[in-house]
Amino acid sequence: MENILEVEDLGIMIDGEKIVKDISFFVHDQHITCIVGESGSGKSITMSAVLGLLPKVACKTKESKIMFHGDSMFCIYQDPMNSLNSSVKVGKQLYQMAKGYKKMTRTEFDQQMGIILERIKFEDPMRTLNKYPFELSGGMLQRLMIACAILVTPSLIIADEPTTALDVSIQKEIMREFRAINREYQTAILVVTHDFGVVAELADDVIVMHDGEIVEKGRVLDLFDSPQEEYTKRLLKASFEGAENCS
Ligand SMILES: Nc1ncnc2c1ncn2[C@@H]1O[C@H](COP(=O)(O)OP(=O)(O)OP(=O)(O)O)[C@@H](O)[C@H]1O
Repeated sequence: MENILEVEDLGIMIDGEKIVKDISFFVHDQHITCIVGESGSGKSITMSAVLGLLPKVACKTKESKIMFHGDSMFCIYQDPMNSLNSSVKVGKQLYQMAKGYKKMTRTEFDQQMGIILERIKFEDPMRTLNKYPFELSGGMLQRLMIACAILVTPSLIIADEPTTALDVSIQKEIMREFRAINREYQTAILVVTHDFGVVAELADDVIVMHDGEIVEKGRVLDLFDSPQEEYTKRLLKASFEGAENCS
């Protein structure tokens, strides 16, 4: 099994403080890997480093190594509304995005997106592409981003809390679509989440982060069956006890 992404001794400094503490992990090609941890554990800033988009206040240590072995990465953010321009129609923005990956005319884009959107059950794809972001729900925008990911078929999709802002039924739909992309195109997907429910639904492999460090990593079934670290045991217990109490 090849690794599509290898991160070695990644250290991230903010204001003289090491926020991410020399972590190493890899993402298997064709697998869905989840990075899970509580708020502030350093998941998002780790992803920013992988994407080469660290905020100005942060810098990597010189020992940090990030090796990407694919052709392209496509990022899906938690809140697509904030990553899109509210005064430009979504079709135009997604076309600009897709053009960065694949040479195509707007007509070709519309045709291909039309097919994908129909497949993922959009009733009127062209009408949707003709709308402004604020005219669509968070779930619709997230599914449009997923459709765009299907269109550009990157080697790696990075999704930072892709379902957090959404209703439970839409969350399930989004997770189904991620799984379908992974199965159909063997695209590797790296998902950042605080939610062990998402990990249970999606992940082949899991990396648990706490306070800028990796506490535990491995195959998801092994980790759920026999977590080795107290921190992981606690998180798992809290997540699934909470879920049982809700049902
Ligand atoms: N732009 C920034 N400026 C200052 N500190 C930051 C910045 N981004 C992240 N941090 C700090 O880095 C640490 C890790 O943040 P990060 O957003 O990566 O955590 P997280 O695990 O993704 O949590 P969350 O789910 O709440 O986003 C936090 O202590 C945070 O305050």
